[in-house]
Amino acid sequence: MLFLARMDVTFPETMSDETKAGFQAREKEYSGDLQRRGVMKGIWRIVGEYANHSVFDVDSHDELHAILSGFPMFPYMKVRVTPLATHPNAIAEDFFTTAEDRAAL
Ligand SMILES: O=C(O)C[C@H]1C=CC(=O)O1
Repeated sequence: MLFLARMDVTFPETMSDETKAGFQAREKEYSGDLQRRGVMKGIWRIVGEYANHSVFDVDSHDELHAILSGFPMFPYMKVRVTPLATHPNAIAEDFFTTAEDRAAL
């Protein structure tokens, strides 16, 4: 099951740069692991915002919730999820990176 997630990040104004950097480093590790395993099919920065669009391939809503709530920055994120179905006019089976490409990352 494919889902599009939009994640908006808002850190408290009082949070130090060092603490933010720690969150960002842990986030990168968590996100990279999901991408290498093919659970997270891709992530894109939304231009001009501290937000992203990501695509997840999971077996259930519960799995997606566990993944999203496991992001280190989850307490500082607003997440909106859109379920994706196959479009009848789609001509490409999968425009995302292959498992081979991901394994090399
Ligand atoms: O920088 C972001 O968009 C926040 C964050 C959420 C997932 C991820 O890999 O980074």
